[in-house]
Amino acid sequence: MAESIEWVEKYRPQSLTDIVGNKKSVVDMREWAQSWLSGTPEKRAIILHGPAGVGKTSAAHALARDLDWETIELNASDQRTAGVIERVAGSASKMSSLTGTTAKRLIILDEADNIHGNADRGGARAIGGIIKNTDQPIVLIANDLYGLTPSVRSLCIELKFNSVQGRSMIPAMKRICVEEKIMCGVGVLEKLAESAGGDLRSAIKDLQAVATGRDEIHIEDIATSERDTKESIFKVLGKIFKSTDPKKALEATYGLDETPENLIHWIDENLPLQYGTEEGTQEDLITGYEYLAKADRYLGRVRKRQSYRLWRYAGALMTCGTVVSKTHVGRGFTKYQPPSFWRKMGQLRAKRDMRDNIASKIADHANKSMRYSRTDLAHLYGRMLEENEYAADVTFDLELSIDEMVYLTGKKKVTKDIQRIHDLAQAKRRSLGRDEGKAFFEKKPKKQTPDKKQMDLTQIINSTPQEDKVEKKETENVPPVKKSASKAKPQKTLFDF
Ligand SMILES: Nc1ncnc2c1ncn2[C@@H]1O[C@H](COP(=O)(O)OP(=O)(O)OP(=O)(O)O)[C@@H](O)[C@H]1O
Repeated sequence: MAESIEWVEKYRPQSLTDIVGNKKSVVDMREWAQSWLSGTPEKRAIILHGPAGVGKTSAAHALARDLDWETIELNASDQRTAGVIERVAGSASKMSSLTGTTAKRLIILDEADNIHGNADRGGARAIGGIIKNTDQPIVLIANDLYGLTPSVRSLCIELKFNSVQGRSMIPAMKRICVEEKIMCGVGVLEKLAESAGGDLRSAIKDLQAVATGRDEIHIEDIATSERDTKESIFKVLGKIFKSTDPKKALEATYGLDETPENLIHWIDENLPLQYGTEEGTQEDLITGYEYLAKADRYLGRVRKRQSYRLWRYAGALMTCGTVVSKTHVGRGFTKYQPPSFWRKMGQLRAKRDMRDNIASKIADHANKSMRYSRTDLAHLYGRMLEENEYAADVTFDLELSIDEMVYLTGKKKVTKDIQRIHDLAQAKRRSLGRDEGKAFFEKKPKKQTPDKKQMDLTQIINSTPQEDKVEKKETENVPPVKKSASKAKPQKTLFDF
């Protein structure tokens, strides 16, 4: 019978030999680690990148375990400002290991592509500095390779972890079933592997979910449990909106895999769809929202005091409150919607990520701070993309994707001009025999005399309004560049939202 400990943790690979799939990257990891045993390798860090749940974090820890290395991990939940990264990883990268001078200490930076959020505080920049000087091996883990700054990438060996193939997942799941004494019917593991879409963590989680409370699993169990999870929230909403019994509605939420924080968004989104469509139900709608407001106050207290016991009051207010606020029960069919709030948050997050990505590229290109690049330089680069003379070079130098070009120019969609410029940059990349990821790093070193076009670009950048004092300090060591006579007027930047 299944127990409550998470199988993904219980069966986390202990050695690199336990990692399923991605053999080439695993071999390369091992070789890189070996090179540390005979001195300091040219590339002191590796980036393990690829989709979620394919074994990147496990591989990093397994490598350390295989070699008897200590690990120091900084993950996304830690405050990863430049100061913290330097303090934790920086000092670790210099200190001799606690267990003796020869053993290494593996520094693992999880979700390294998410350090952009902290980029203004120099997180990404600090990593570059640490990698250059470290005498301890560093592993960066990222879902999106391009979420790392080009300068950091140029210092690392990039190792891709691909989705795990279904047929490779099956033996791993079989081993778990044997350990857990679960009998599996024909096609069960194949079906779980297939629906996991290459994410072995999901497959194992699904296996545990379906095996909970069973000694045997059959293919019908999977079909039912799939339907259960998909239907549950809609079923519960039906009970809340259609039933007149508050107790039943509340009980229905107990089996739901949603927190009250999420449930309130579902009710909020669908309350007007349900009560607003019926004649004379406006009062119901108002009373319903009054209950939701009360529930929300409790959720606020939970957040503030971290007192999760209050969830039960919030849950009761939002479900029972919605039930008792209706004066008559609607009969018709209502198509419930997922909360639009989530969609908007997702869009906003994507927009912010893109903004930070672009700002990071500009910061590297212009050798300026992230903040200055975002607030003052971005619109200039956007304008350069509209100047035939510079557009293709800027696109090439910054490795801009077509979406980033659309964003930077403030256009709503890909125009013919954007497409043409993007194609020109690609052609230049091909003619120089560079793949996309390498173009930027192979630029001329900064001290060389810039060519005419580079001079022009730098002049335009330096003709922007003065940076504030902090920014100036950061760029004190940058060689002075002649100011252009025509000063660009300050204007609202594309990034001001
Ligand atoms: N290739 C694999 N070999 C063996 N087990 C794996 C593999 N991939 C995932 N798993 C299982 O899934 C769990 C999660 O894997 P892991 O945290 O290493 O994934 P990840 O690629 O780092 O994901 P994320 O990007 O979300 O952090 C592991 O504890 C293990 O049980």
